Amino acid sequence: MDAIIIGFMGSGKTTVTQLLAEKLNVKFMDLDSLIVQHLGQSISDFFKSNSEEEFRAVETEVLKQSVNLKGILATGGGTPIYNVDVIKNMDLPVFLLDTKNETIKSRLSQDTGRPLVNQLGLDGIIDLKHQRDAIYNELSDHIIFTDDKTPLEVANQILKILRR
Ligand SMILES: Nc1ncnc2c1ncn2[C@@H]1O[C@H](COP(=O)(O)OP(=O)(O)O)[C@@H](O)[C@H]1O
Ligand SMILES: O=C(O)C1=C[C@@H](OP(=O)(O)O)[C@@H](O)[C@H](O)C1
Ligand SMILES: [Mg+2]
Repeated sequence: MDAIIIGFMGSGKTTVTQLLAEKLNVKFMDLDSLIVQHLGQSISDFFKSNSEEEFRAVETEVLKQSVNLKGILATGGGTPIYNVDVIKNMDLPVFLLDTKNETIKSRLSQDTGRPLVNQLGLDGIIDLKHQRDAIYNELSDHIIFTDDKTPLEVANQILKILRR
């Protein structure tokens, strides 16, 4: 793999990583999509009949399987929290997409596909972000603030760093 993109839900990992992979002409990988393929069902449906703990076990399994694949990987928002050592051992540049609370809320306000947003509500997920921020920062080599940028601008900023 060439790089790994982390950050909270709504920071733009999936959107930006897809653009970045196109620009680099490498494979785009989204851990959530790999999990959906592995499970044969959506993450929302999986959460309906399974616990978050079971989801995290699948997430770790699929993450470990993806280590040797080529391309750029967008993680899920919780992936780094439960896989600190796996990500450190990947020995790849880690880009953190950081986003203000209000931007996250507005980007996710229409969302129905993220079970934790449904369970915790928009204020609840901001508390969750605060709990996670220290680990995101610990793992990241580069932090990109996304609030006032388009996905393309975020991708270009990462591209510049990768080409340095
Ligand atoms: N830089 C950005 N500016 C405006 N909207 C964005 C930006 N990045 C992502 N979005 C929008 O926010 C939502 C969540 O983006 P997504 O890529 O799914 O985030 P993540 O994978 O980090 O949860 C989508 O509707 C997406 O179009
Ligand atoms: O933050 C989280 O714990 C999660 C984030 C989601 O990915 P996105 O960050 O791409 O929304 C997905 O992995 C799952 O719903 C759990
Ligand atoms: Mg995503």
